[in-house]
Amino acid sequence: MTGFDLTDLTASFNGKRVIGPLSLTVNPGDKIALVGKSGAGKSTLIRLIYERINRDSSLIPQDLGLVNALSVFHNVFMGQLDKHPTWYNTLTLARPFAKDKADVLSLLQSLGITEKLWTPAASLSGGQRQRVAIARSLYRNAAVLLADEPVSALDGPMANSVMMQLRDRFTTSIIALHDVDLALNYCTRIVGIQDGQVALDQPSEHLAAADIVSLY
Ligand SMILES: Nc1ncnc2c1ncn2[C@@H]1O[C@H](COP(=O)(O)OP(=O)(O)OP(=O)(O)O)[C@@H](O)[C@H]1O
Repeated sequence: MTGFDLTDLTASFNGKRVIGPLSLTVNPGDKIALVGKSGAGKSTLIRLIYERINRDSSLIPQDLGLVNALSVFHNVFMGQLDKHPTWYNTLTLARPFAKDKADVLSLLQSLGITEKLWTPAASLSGGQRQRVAIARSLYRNAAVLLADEPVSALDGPMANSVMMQLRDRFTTSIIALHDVDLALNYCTRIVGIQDGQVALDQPSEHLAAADIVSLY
């Protein structure tokens, strides 16, 4: 499933509607950037979409969802927990298999953190933690990526490198992004969220940064 129809998505907190009703058709191959000011509803929308498509996607939530007590290897390995039997996962906790180590290491290499393979997530910097969550999503290898500000803690060159990897590795993606230039450079479609509704939905090639500013 790389394309899907999202219909009548709604979310409320304390009786106040913050999303929708909102409908969005996601076509196979779409690389969607969700943009909009802080509080517009982007994270809530990513969560609603994840609830709809769940297992078929790789998720990078804003809080990253790492297990602090576990090593980088094990946090990345979690991307495929549901693809192995329980005995395999239990053994891996104590003594990882060589093939899995090699696969995780090669992902960490592309993200510049190979030396952290056995470091507990609790001891990582913010940017390193973000790269572990990115590696976990790549390791999961789903066709669809859902990501909430996945490069917010990375420097410019690393942010660009990661955006390129995400673009190339996932068939379809929906990424909440504050950085309008990254959105225009690495996504094919810009969906602007304002007060929980779609206020803009255009191919990136038809837009310039100035066209998106009105959402803020
Ligand atoms: N757990 C919650 N309880 C109450 N209100 C919430 C909760 N989560 C989000 N909200 C409210 O829902 C609205 C949308 O929040 P959301 O986090 O989706 O926005 P966002 O566009 O992702 O913002 P940001 O860019 O700052 O991450 C905001 O008004 C926020 O205050």
